[in-house]
Amino acid sequence: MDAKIVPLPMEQTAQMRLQQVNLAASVGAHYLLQNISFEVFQGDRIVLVGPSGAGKTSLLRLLNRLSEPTQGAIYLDNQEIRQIPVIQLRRQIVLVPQESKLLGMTVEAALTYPLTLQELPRTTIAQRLQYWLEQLHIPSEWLDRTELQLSVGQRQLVAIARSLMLQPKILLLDEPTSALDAGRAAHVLKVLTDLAESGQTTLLMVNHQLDLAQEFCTRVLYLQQGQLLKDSPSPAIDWIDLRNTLIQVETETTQEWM
Ligand SMILES: Nc1ncnc2c1ncn2[C@@H]1O[C@H](COP(=O)(O)OP(=O)(O)OP(=O)(O)O)[C@@H](O)[C@H]1O
Repeated sequence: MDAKIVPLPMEQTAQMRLQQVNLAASVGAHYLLQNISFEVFQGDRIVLVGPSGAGKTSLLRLLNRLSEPTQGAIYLDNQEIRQIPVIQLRRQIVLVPQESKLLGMTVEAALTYPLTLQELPRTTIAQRLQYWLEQLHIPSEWLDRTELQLSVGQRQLVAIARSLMLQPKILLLDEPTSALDAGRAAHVLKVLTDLAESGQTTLLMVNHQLDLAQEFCTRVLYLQQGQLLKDSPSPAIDWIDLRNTLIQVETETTQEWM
């Protein structure tokens, strides 16, 4: 009988790659990020954790070129991101910042405007709007409101919806559930997980809520004082140890700040 041929596992190529990235502070002679190297693969659900001031937001901002590395390089699909026109890059890599602004628009305008700029057909825009309102349980009564008529948590949900309307290849989320109640936060993370599992979007999220992070992620990056100290698959993480480390480092940092 012929021996069964077992195919070798396909080596997955990285969707995004950071190579020895440094970021100098705009004030002072120190570095906010030092020698950061890691790869991101399609469908990853990465949680970026670390004490306040560790450089998590600074790192996310590098990935869609809101700032530029001082040294090192970042690649998207093997192309250095500096070679990709910024508008094109930011359609593929979308950042939901800690505090999103609707820029004086109504919720409906804020959600649809980026797609209007892309000149997508009106029916496509309307379908996507309907889809994400339903997925995120956003009531249609919010559509006519401006940000002044929304709570912080409601604004956060609209910002997430706006990013999803763009169907990004990679979604960067900076503490996206910090102002949401526990039920809504869990629901949003479930929606995001389903999206990543379907292979449509890769997720990189900063989240201080470790219980939610643990449920959500496939991988953990731990940053401290601008250095990447850990890059591990989620099952390899000792979450109790991670929680204790964070508490200890945050206590020490708070004492340094005082
Ligand atoms: N442009 C800048 N120039 C100088 N220092 C900066 C600049 N931007 C941020 N910082 C400092 O860089 C460090 C990292 O900030 P960053 O916002 O990236 O941290 P973080 O890990 O996201 O913190 P948090 O969890 O509190 O949001 C902080 O000490 C911050 O004060």
